[in-house]
Amino acid sequence: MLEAESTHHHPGTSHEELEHEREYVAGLYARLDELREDKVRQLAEVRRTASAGSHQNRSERDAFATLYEDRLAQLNAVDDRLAFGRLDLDDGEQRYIGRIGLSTDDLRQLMVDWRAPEAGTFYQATAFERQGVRRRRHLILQRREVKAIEDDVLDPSMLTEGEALQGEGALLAALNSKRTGRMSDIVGTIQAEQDRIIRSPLAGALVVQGGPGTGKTAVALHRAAYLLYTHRDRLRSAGVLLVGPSSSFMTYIERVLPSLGETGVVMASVGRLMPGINAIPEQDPRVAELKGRLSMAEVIGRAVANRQRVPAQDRVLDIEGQKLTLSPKQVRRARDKARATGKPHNEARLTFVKILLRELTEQLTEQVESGSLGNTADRSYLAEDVRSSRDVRVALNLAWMPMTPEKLVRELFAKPALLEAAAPGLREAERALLARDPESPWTEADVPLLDEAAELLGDLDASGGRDGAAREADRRRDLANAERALENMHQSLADSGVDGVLSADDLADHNAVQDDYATTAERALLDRSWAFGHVVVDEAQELSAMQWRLLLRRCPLKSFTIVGDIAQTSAAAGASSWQQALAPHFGDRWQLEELTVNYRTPAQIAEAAVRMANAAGQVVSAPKAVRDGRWAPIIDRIGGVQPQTALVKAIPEELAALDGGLLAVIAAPHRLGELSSALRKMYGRRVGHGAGSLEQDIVVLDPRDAKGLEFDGVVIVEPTELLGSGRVGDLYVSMTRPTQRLRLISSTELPEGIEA
Ligand SMILES: Nc1ncnc2c1ncn2[C@@H]1O[C@H](COP(=O)(O)OP(=O)(O)OP(=O)(O)O)[C@@H](O)[C@H]1O
Repeated sequence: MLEAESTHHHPGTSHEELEHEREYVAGLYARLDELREDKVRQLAEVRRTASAGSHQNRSERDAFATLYEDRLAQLNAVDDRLAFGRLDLDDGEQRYIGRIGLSTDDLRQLMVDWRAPEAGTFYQATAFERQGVRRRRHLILQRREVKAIEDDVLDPSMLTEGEALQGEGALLAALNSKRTGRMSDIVGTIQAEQDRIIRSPLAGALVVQGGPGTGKTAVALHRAAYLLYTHRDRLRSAGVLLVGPSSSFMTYIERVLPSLGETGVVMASVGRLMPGINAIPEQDPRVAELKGRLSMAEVIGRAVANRQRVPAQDRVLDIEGQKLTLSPKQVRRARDKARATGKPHNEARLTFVKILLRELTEQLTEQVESGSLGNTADRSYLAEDVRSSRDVRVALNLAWMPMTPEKLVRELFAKPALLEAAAPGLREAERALLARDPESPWTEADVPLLDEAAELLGDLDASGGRDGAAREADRRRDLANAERALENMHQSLADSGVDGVLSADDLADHNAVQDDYATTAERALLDRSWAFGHVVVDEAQELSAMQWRLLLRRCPLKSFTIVGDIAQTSAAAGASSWQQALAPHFGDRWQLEELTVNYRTPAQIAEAAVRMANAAGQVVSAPKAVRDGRWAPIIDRIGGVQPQTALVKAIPEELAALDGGLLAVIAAPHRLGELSSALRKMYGRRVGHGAGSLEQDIVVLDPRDAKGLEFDGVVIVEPTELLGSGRVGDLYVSMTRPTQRLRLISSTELPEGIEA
């Protein structure tokens, strides 16, 4: 569908021009292949070098190997549609824009990285504000081949009304193409309002509000790539964290960043933000709401403090036959001193234990000395006797038990008395909701509670601090090696044509990573105390106050890009306004940007969704749809017919209309089983069920899993069931997923507004 036809709209883009671009792009690929061969050769060479020698030699070699591997992976990842634009400037320069920068051996620039400042005008120049650009040319590639070109001639005489779309043909071709179940990049057709957000400054918190299909996810991803490129020094070692709502969503977007030549972004769903925990969604919205409240931080704080207990009575301890008394007053004094250190529970425990062991040893010494009339011979053993006494150990543990976050939170919800003591502010019915079996799996709502507990408990292992110091020493050693390695570096590496200069820091990172894990990303995810340089949050309206609290801990600099749509909130603990969600964490230090154009959903369908929301009393941002679709929403009123029967009957028509596109069936969770088994009888393995089955062409899922995704066609079964109490989020989300067709199958009266 991407024939050279789109060039016909534009005079001057003749066949010769197309040929010219084909030749130029072939040259770019030749250069890419050459660089790739270089890297393969260098890698082989480095690997051949004997591993004999000092640690320094080895780590130099490993550093280069990892570096070459990364570069090679990058060169491979940008192969598809390598170039996508050309700028013709007033001074006659022609500048090609692509996924990475490329130059010849003698440093003549062949192509500019899309993130470089010199590429900015490709996205920003308009006929009103030409910014030195005479012509913007979109190169439309399929794999390696130029299929079409499309020109925007920025000549004031060609001005039309209003803000025009840039590269309309290229844009519409992208928007009309069939969905694959995986998101793709939009780097060739980023629109001006999106580009402004992608390129905004790093510092501070930026909130991007936009209705469905306005490209928020796309913008979030391209922004992450842009920031890493532009603020390389600051972000390379700290990394950028990208947070999304679910693991199926992460799968949906995972290929975008590599295709932009970027591998330094750590991606995690909200269930994976605590190392070692892979949480499932919280099923009961009431529980999610409760656990999401900011006051849960105090509950966890009290739960930890309650594990530092003063006994009600004196306790008699047996030490090798000698009886000692531990009084509540002694325990209280030791506890207060330990608390006064300000250290987390497990670390302050060392102080507590040390004080009481010393006091008990003194007591024992006095007792022994007064009893045995000055026999001091075995006094040196007394301290050891106290320390190894079982009674002493039990008494100290009862008063101040070492704790893991998992144990603390598990017991808090499994033992009603603990919860009551920690959460006096909760009503009994609320505490009953929180109660659960100690065996039950962790949920997404538990993750911030575990994180809070981890923060207050500190390292269980007393060597925790030493580990940190050892890591720091390792890093210093790696850095020193890397500096030496750079000095020895042969010229060919200085730059073999790919932009980007190495620093000792880069090398040290590669070095460190080589020692432990595969990538900086994985390393960061395994370390709860890792401070990211920037955090990008998608579907941010879903986050609870406690989830925000966790994320702020991951980025003490408070450098955030926050994208979402308040109207699509469906989480019970989610936000009803940005102000309300962000004030506790950012005060009023955040800036709001809006996206106003809907690129996904055709006008007729988008309007129906907005009318439905408005009729239900919810104000939503109603972005302007760029396309009219071929189809208005289709409505099947089925009366008494079973929904699965009606669905099976409707599917052939949908599949025919979509002609090989991706079809989603969205319904309330309790319906999914019967719907997918009915469909399987007809379509067998073409039917995927729920999250993570986006490779099939018919996918059955609930609104929660559909969030953030898109499909060519969507069938909603029993839409009224998706209208929650007061919130339209689920139905609104579902209605705005299609790129072509929407069909509603309903046995009841439809929600108001859907029909014009
Ligand atoms: N400038 C663009 N060029 C090409 N395609 C675009 C552009 N902007 C957005 N799109 C496409 O529009 C669709 C919607 O984008 P995206 O999923 O990022 O929207 P969203 O705002 O996150 O939507 P939602 O809130 O509904 O999940 C995607 O297919 C995306 O590729």
